[in-house]
Amino acid sequence: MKIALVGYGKMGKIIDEIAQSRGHEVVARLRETPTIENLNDPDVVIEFSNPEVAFQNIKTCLENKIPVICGTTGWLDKKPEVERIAMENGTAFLYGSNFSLGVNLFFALNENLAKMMNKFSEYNCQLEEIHHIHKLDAPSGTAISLAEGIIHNSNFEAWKLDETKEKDLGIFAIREDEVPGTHSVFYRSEVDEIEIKHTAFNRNGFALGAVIAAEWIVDKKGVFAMKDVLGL
Ligand SMILES: NC(=O)C1=CN([C@@H]2O[C@H](COP(=O)(O)OP(=O)(O)OC[C@H]3O[C@@H](n4cnc5c(N)ncnc54)[C@H](OP(=O)(O)O)[C@@H]3O)[C@@H](O)[C@H]2O)C=CC1
Ligand SMILES: O=C(O)C1=N[C@H](C(=O)O)C[C@H](O)C1
Repeated sequence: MKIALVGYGKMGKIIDEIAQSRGHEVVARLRETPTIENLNDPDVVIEFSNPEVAFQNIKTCLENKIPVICGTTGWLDKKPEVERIAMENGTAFLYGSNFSLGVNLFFALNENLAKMMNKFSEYNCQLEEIHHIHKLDAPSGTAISLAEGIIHNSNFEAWKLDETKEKDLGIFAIREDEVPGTHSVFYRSEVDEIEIKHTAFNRNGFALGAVIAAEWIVDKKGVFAMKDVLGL
């Protein structure tokens, strides 16, 4: 499979190594806006850039009928538009706030726990995420996915950064050294606390998941999520 990497920073470089180790050809490594010329005729694009440029990058690829796997976080207000463009152009799009297998299992665990805890008003819930100091967006995309899983299964109506207030579920975002990504969900009562936590030791799990998603999507049309790839 021919893969174009749009965004070639911390993630792009690891994805490059993993893609090649799985027998794929990396035909473009871009740190600039993609064009039909510099993409170099890929079967699929893997996009890990930054929140400012992701929408335009994805749009260009989809309008040229190239399937896109996107891991960039912090641009999600435009996701419905991207999904429309993918459908109109008869191609495929998959966004994952987190491509690691462990976090996708954690998402399922979180939803099940939220359903159960919603029956017990003794417990209040909040989320915490810890990332490296270079991260541009807060809260993390993963924390937003976790919050959506809780909101869908509880009486919370929305999430709020750095504060839990009435019907708003608090997400506390901490920036520390070079931490690759830690997410915790806490249920706290007056007498005890339940915590579920995922700790990424490095970025390899994110990168491998993105390559597996690219292998999965290449002959498909439509809008997908990582749970489709993993059969969750
Ligand atoms: N979904 C997931 O599993 C994960 C998602 N992420 C997310 O992925 C994104 C990238 O993370 P990371 O690799 O750590 O970030 P980096 O800052 O290390 O890399 C970003 C890259 O994008 C490049 N870039 C800048 N402008 C453009 C443009 N217009 N088009 C294409 N590329 C451009 C930068 O180039 P230059 O250096 O020259 O500016 C750089 O190579 C972030 O949003 C992060 O939150 C991260 C890890 C896992
Ligand atoms: O920016 C990062 O590094 C990460 N971003 C993703 C997010 O925002 O959730 C995934 C992972 O936590 C690392």
